[in-house]
Amino acid sequence: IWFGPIPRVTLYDPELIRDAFNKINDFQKPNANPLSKLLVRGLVTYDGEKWSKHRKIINPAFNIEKIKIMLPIFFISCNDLISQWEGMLSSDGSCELDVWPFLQNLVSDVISRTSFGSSYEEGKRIFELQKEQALLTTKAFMKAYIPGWRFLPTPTHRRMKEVNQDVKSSLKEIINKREQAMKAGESTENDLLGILLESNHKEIQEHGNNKDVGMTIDDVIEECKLFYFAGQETTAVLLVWTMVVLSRYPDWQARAREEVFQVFGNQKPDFDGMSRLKIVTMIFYEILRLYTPVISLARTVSNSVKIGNITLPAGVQVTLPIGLVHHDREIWGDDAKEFNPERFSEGISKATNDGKVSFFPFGWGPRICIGQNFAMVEAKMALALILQKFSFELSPTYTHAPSVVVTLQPKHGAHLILRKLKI
Ligand code: HEM
Repeated sequence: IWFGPIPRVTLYDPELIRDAFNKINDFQKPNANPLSKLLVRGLVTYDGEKWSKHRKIINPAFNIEKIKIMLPIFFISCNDLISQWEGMLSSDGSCELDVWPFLQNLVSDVISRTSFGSSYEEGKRIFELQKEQALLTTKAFMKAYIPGWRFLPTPTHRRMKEVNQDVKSSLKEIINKREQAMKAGESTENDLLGILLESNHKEIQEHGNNKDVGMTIDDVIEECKLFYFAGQETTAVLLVWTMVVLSRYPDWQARAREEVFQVFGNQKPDFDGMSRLKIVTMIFYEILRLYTPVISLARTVSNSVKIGNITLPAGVQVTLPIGLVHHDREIWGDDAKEFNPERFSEGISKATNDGKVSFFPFGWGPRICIGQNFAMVEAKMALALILQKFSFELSPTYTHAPSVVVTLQPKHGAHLILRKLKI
């Protein structure tokens, strides 16, 4: 609860939104409550200068060539999920289950393996701790605001500090080990941490070993923590809403499956085939429009700026309501609230008629999501494998209740009936 006067502006006009994304780079004032510092800092929370310095160093980790190299890792995690589901089938080849926790686990598995390579088991433990930290932070924030409360050693606050220490020291250990291996001339692994550390060293060397240029170990720790928060729930919710909606629209499920079999047959999905999945891509775009994982973004104006004809003074908080714009009838037409992937059949700019910034599930401009290609390839791998093995429909126990817990999640899970395909 905030009692102070923060001037806020919400922009709905796509032209103004584009202007704002291009001109206001500072994130919502970070760490208004110091408890949130224990949860996550890193790229997504930094203002101007620090952000651009880090973004440059992290960029190579998300280069499409690197994602290509990570494809076998995506396959291992997705294949594990398929095997688990196959193991749950009853004798008639079907099973009823809540797919939501499985998809969350899948994405967390992918992010642990791609972030930490051989230290994946330890990485997974760290990410479990971060999950707990997120719950503790939500619990702490739900309390009415009492000045000074956050400094009291309540059980929640004590546990948050413990978790923070554990996460930091475990990550430090992984990073130190990796740095020593790099110094000893061992080949760095092609995981996000290895690529990030290499890119950091290159940056420091290019500036005559000036340590002020690159990232510190603490910075690297924060970025590793961020990969989990930025990449986990977002991709899991994209997958869960896709499965729910394709259960409701069996014709689209069948079209997607047909395409997957046309491109890959019964074989393991490969990188080149991924870019030929047109129907699957249209479906993902439509899900990202209707069930936007991050429903709104915020920016803080640090220096007075002109957006369209409006002058915004320093200190104003600007809200960019992604979800509302995605559902606007004036932009998307009378069927704005309906599932119609056909609108993306000629790409994103044609779908919005005007090429304006009216579809931006990953944000827009210089701060656009660094992991968007990573997420799309991961989601395609998961959906392709699921469609090759199962058909699915809603269980009678399914209750539709999208609710925002940072991302747009299914409040009561996603209870589906899976049937093994007879091929
Ligand atoms: C469907 C999946 C995803 C969605 C919808 C999504 C959405 C977003 C959005 C809306 C932003 C904020 C952009 C802005 O402030 O303008 C963002 C930033 C970011 N995302 Fe994603 N994201 C997804 C997946 C991922 C994945 C898989 C990763 C990493 C593994 C990732 C890493 C990041 C990072 C590091 C940032 C901060 C970028 C910066 O400030 O420069 N995201 N994402």
